[in-house]
Amino acid sequence: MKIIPVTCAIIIHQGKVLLAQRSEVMDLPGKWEFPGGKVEMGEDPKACLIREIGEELGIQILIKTELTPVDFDYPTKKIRLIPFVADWTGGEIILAEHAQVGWYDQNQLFLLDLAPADIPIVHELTEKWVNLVAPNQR
Ligand SMILES: Nc1nc2c([nH]c(=O)n2[C@@H]2O[C@H](COP(=O)(O)OP(=O)(O)OP(=O)(O)O)[C@@H](O)[C@H]2O)c(=O)[nH]1
Repeated sequence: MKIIPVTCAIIIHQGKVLLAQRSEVMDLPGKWEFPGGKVEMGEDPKACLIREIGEELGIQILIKTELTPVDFDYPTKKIRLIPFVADWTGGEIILAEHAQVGWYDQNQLFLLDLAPADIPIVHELTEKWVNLVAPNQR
């Protein structure tokens, strides 16, 4: 089965990260994820993510760094989830697809019912929290 590349954004603001809950009209309804989406043919992954965040949340982001991609086999598809850490640089959040979003700190992330492909990313994020998120608290 072909691997579908999917980008996702770990958006940091005031020492917290944004997670989004997938709605009933999406795959994996009710699961929490980092917003993003599938990379189109020939598209640069960072350009994909900026486009998806604009479409899904209506905001602008500045991509800072990439975390480790995760390959995950769902029953009907294989994805490669490519995470980027980003700052929120403009716009107000208006949800186009998700049920809700929230800002979470380190010890709240694992209380969420995460999409399974996101679990290794949340582990890496919490390990690197002091370097990645804490400097953005001011
Ligand atoms: N965006 C995103 N998708 C994720 C994450 N984790 C995860 O397993 N996925 C899965 O990766 C796939 C990405 O699909 P998507 O629905 O976000 O992509 P898209 O906006 O391009 O959607 P479409 O073309 O199906 O309308 C889905 O199967 C989704 O369940 C995540 O953190 N963010």
